[in-house]
Amino acid sequence: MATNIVWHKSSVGKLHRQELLQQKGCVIWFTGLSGSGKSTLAYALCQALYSRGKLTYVLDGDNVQHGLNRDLAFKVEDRAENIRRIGEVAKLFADAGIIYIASVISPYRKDRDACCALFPEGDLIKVFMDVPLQICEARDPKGLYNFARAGKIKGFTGVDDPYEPSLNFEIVLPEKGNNITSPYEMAETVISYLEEKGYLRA
Ligand SMILES: Nc1ncnc2c1ncn2[C@@H]1O[C@H](COP(=O)(O)OS(=O)(=O)O)[C@@H](OP(=O)(O)O)[C@H]1O
Ligand SMILES: Nc1ncnc2c1ncn2[C@@H]1O[C@H](COP(=O)(O)OP(=O)(O)O)[C@@H](O)[C@H]1O
Repeated sequence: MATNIVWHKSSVGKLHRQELLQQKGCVIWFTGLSGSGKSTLAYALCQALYSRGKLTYVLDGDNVQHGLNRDLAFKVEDRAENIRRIGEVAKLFADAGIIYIASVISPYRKDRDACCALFPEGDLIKVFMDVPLQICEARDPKGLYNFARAGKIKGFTGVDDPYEPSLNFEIVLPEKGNNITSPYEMAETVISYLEEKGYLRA
């Protein structure tokens, strides 16, 4: 643990940056099984917000495993550290005034809750991709469920490692009661939420 550390304050703060960008820094956190459509929706949202002149940054679980988190695997404690680091990075981006879009399985409730606790109330918006395991498994674009069922990957989420849903997701997609399942339309649902909560203006 580092000691004798003093926070250095800047004369240009989050409010100044938000004024410049005409938006509020926040985090959209897509969580759900592998194959549930997190990445597809994350990039559809990024594109839709870009078209509206809003600055976002997508951080995909798969991508951070190539750099920042390449020392981590999928043991319980590694996933906890993966999520903790992504949460801390999210905090920096949100402080920069950016709409940060995380796309990570983040299967354990405790780890997601710990990330939420890093932010002022409401600034981390958890979006649960509520897609049944059978559908994710049928999609299996990377063949990972196949490997997991064959015992070639141990501790695969949904197969032999749990996904723990929460009761307090801000958004659940696809929404019950309508037929909106395309990534582009679901991105609009998220944008409506951001508009309603005031994140798309300074
Ligand atoms: N054991 C195991 N369980 C789940 N997923 C696995 C595993 N091994 C590799 N993969 C691939 O890694 C991607 C998940 O990375 P995440 O950072 O989202 O995982 S986690 O939040 O730390 O659980 C995940 O990507 P997505 O399919 O995009 O979700 C998988 O491709
Ligand atoms: N809304 C959707 N409807 C149907 N198929 C989808 C949808 N979103 C993604 N897919 C498909 O499902 C597979 C997994 O999507 P992906 O975004 O990689 O999921 P995740 O990031 O959760 O692993 C891909 O083949 C993708 O084309």
